[in-house]
Amino acid sequence: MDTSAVIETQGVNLWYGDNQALTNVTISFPEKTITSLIGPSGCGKSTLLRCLNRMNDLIPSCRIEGGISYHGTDLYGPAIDPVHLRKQVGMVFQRPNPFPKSIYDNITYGPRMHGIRDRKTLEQIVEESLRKAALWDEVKDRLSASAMGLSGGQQQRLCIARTLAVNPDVILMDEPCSALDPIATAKIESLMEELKSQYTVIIVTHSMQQAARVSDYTGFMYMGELIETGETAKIFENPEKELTNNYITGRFG
Ligand SMILES: Nc1ncnc2c1ncn2[C@@H]1O[C@H](COP(=O)(O)OP(=O)(O)OP(=O)(O)O)[C@@H](O)[C@H]1O
Repeated sequence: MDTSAVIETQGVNLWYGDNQALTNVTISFPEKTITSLIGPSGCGKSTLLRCLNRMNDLIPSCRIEGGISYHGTDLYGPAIDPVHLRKQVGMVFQRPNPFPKSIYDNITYGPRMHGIRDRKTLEQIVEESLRKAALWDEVKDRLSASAMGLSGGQQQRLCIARTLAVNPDVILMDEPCSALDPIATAKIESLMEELKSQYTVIIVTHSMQQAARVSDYTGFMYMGELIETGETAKIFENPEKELTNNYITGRFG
């Protein structure tokens, strides 16, 4: 077992009905690092990501075998409550999806669900989360305005702030920049860099440039298998497998 790993998978196989989407995936995600999952469309990146906070539990046809541990505890075992797990292993999606409510309510929704009612504490959480998500200065004077009035990039940072508000230790990001322009993308990327001092970040991205820019480790997936994983510089400069080399040099994808 890798002791620095927050989450580890061991020989994970996953099916949607009869269709196998993951085959024998073994990977570990070291604490306070950024890992990117890359690979061609349909190779299973999002499926793997969703295994890590049991989002796939919500898909009835989905069946999973193999081991996944979270801080050494079986993530699919009786000791784990999936609702509590999703607070600790938060998720940010491809399209910013704020609630049609105020900026303030978007941030306080999670903490309230988990029983925090004290106004002062909630205000503190709002400011802290927005600061960590590099959004505070842009919105501090309009916390009661609708989140829907923010730009796409601001909405995505709000969604990150909403994830941070419930005090996670892992943040999963499923193509978080694919709906954003280059400036908003650059902001999210520099935010990720800051987040990794406190959180373990795992990101699915279609952009190899993004993976190379932001991540410490990269996993390359192909047709449901993890072909190769390792330090990002090694994967991009000196991969061990020919398939990885063909992908990163643009020979397919
Ligand atoms: N909810 C689902 N029900 C049935 N099959 C699914 C479901 N989600 C994904 N799949 C299938 O599982 C396989 C892997 O899909 P997945 O979305 O994980 O790939 P991906 O690498 O994230 O793709 P993309 O880069 O296009 O988002 C695909 O064959 C896909 O059709």
